[in-house]
Amino acid sequence: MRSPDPSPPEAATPKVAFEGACVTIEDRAILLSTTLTLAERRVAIIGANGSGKSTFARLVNGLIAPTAGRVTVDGLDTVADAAKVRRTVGFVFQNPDNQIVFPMVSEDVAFGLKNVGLAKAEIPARIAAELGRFGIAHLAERASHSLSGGEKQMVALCSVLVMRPRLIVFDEPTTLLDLNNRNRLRAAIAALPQSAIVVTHDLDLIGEFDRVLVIEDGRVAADDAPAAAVPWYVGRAS
Ligand SMILES: Nc1ncnc2c1ncn2[C@@H]1O[C@H](COP(=O)(O)OP(=O)(O)OP(=O)(O)O)[C@@H](O)[C@H]1O
Repeated sequence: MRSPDPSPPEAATPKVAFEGACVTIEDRAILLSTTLTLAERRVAIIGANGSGKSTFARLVNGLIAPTAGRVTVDGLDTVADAAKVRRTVGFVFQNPDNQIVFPMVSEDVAFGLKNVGLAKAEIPARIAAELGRFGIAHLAERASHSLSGGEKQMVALCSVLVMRPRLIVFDEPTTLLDLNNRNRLRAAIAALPQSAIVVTHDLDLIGEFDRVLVIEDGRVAADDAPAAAVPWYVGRAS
């Protein structure tokens, strides 16, 4: 059986292209026509509640489809080539309860691996390595429902990382976490060899990022380095 391709630390950042992508729901424009290319290792999406950040993020791996225009990842259409795109782009939800579906942690982390045809014998080692990397190997045989919020968030992240996507989209990953777990997750994101697009209200998380998009009323209102985009956003909000 063929193993999924490993993602070496230097794996190239996939190129995400929005080509006139819009999302309109019930006659309301949620995301206005957006054309841009993302190819940086760390991209942040910030903006007010309801501005359209999650909608933007969900377009990247085809969780939602544009109602006009298209989004591609390395040239693959997120709708027509959805399965291939999801091999390249993992998605970590804000609330891990939306992501963790199996009663046992190890089953949850194993799920995707079984689907991509990793040899059964290789799965436990892959899971142990991934959980070990985040210091949570001891949770492998725990019931998922018994985990704390922070533990669940780390397990949800491991379930995505174990698939070795080249790009990970995080939707407000630190919102539900206490200070300790927030710091752990910040460190985990900073250390990831993969590329990341992070939707967040946590402006401290993104100071070292390569690029920040500020979404305002369904459009990209600013697109710059953190040193310029963050003060611009803070100025708009105050
Ligand atoms: N399926 C849907 N049906 C109707 N309205 C929707 C749907 N999905 C999103 N919206 C609306 O689109 C707008 C943008 O939502 P989105 O979740 O993208 O915002 P956000 O910037 O991520 O917000 P937050 O910071 O509060 O999470 C909101 O007003 C939301 O209510």
